[in-house]
Amino acid sequence: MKAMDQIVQTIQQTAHYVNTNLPNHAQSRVSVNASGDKQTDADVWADHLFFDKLSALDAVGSYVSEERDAAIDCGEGYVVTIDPLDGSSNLASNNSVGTIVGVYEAELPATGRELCAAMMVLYGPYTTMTVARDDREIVQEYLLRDGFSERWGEFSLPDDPKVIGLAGKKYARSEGFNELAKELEQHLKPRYGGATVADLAQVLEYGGLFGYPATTEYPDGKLRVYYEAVPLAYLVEEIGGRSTDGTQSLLDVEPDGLHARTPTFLGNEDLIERVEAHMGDGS
Ligand SMILES: O=P(O)(O)OC[C@H]1O[C@](O)(COP(=O)(O)O)[C@@H](O)[C@@H]1O
Ligand SMILES: [Mg+2]
Ligand SMILES: [Mg+2]
Repeated sequence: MKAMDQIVQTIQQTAHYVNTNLPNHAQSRVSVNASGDKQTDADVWADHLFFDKLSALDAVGSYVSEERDAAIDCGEGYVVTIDPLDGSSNLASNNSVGTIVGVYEAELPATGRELCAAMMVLYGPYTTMTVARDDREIVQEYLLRDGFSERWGEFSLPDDPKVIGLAGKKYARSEGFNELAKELEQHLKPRYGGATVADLAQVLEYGGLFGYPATTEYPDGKLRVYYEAVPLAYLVEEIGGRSTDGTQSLLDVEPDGLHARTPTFLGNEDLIERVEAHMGDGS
């Protein structure tokens, strides 16, 4: 089996197991992970599951997780970056969570231009997995159920954007950004639920903009370059959308460390251009 097929299949199978057993981890204790973020038992549980399965593959040479301080050497092969459980703070309130995976051909540090695949799993009312790969023309969505992964559809971003999901408390965001948000929210329906994967799925389905800007709490934005921002940017750009940190595509961001963060905007081209036009004048 092709190396990339091994990785995709392993993520699908492990995601099935996560989906089935997540309820056992809903009431999770909270501690702190490598990037100083809240870490739940469920985060650690999911990280161990994906590590056990992925590190056993010949295709995987390095396992790099949001939940671990350092990269784990697994021999020859691709570098796999992973957010085992995205939006884990949503578990306690029984809201959607996800898993995000990036596959790099080059050793880290690397920009998103070295990605050759990215995947996102959404554990919502049902479980889906969206896969973008260099060696495939289309971005494929799978429905994961009863241990099987059915091809469910091809992704393309709707031209006419409908929704917007912007993070951050207003007092903690720049005045300029709040002005932009006010303008954009005139015509777009608010859709923000606190898990990047779930909020981005709204944008992928209906068109629009998802953004986690720099705030006084997170001066570099909250989302991690290797585990969230860049793999999702790869996916969005593969289906005709765009990404930005405010000035450039997220795929050109040069990360300063394994747990580097970046302001993150993902969505339709015209909305990303408005973000850049606004941020470009330093507001
Ligand atoms: O609570 P906030 O500040 O709105 O942040 C929500 C963001 O934090 C995250 O939960 C961080 O991800 P993790 O749960 O993987 O740490 C994102 O999924 C989400 O977009
Ligand atoms: Mg996350
Ligand atoms: Mg996480």
